[in-house]
Amino acid sequence: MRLAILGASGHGKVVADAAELAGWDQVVFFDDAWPGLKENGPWRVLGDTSALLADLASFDGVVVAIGNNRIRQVKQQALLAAGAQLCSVIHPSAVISTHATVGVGTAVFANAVINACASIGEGCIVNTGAVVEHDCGVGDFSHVSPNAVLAGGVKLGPLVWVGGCASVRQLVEVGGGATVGMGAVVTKDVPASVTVVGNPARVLEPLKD
Ligand SMILES: CC(=O)SCCNC(=O)CCNC(=O)[C@H](O)C(C)(C)COP(=O)(O)OP(=O)(O)OC[C@H]1O[C@@H](n2cnc3c(N)ncnc32)[C@H](O)[C@@H]1OP(=O)(O)O
Repeated sequence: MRLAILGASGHGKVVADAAELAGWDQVVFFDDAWPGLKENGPWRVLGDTSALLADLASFDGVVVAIGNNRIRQVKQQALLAAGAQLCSVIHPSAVISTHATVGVGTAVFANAVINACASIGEGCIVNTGAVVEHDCGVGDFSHVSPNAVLAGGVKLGPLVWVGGCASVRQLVEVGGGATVGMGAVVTKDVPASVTVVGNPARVLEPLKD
């Protein structure tokens, strides 16, 4: 079983590692930094995005491993339009309720927990040790960073980034494209496209000229 990963980054290494542990026996990368970049740790980089698009038929699965939510979305949608066999990568130690759903192209890393009736969208990252509690909804192309906790019934819009070790109170809604800073404690709904930090989390105002 051959897996192609688009995005030869540090995040890509963790996707590759999880994929091997999950049973993929051949894992290779593609990245637009090729031919300058030919290796990503122990894994080979075979070409750029166009090389992958030209060779889709020789892979049993393809996944995008790019941390930036918007770029991951653009690349995944381009691969889908080209007929790629998109797949998810789930680390064997992740605990996912049989009553939860995980969308295509999503990566779930070691010790993550996704509890009953949670719904994870397409192209998401549920990073190492993250907890997505019961009845949560995680929008497409969102990222729940290491050790972040979404309490029961939290809803994230699309393209949300929840930083490492952040916590979100039960039933809170985070608007699309918002960022929750590392360590934030989110107690109220967060509007779309803003960044919040701190405990309790407040909007980080953009710098004025
Ligand atoms: C495996 C992995 O590595 S997964 C990735 C995990 N990484 C993360 O979770 C990082 C999440 N990102 C953050 O927390 C970032 O700091 C952000 C997005 C909140 C802000 O980034 P930027 O917009 O670049 O803001 P910047 O770094 O300029 O900081 C602006 C101000 O906010 C403060 N600030 C930044 N982040 C935080 C935070 N998480 N909590 C509290 N204050 C913060 C800064 O100290 C600074 O304050 P000052 O103006 O008084 O000096």
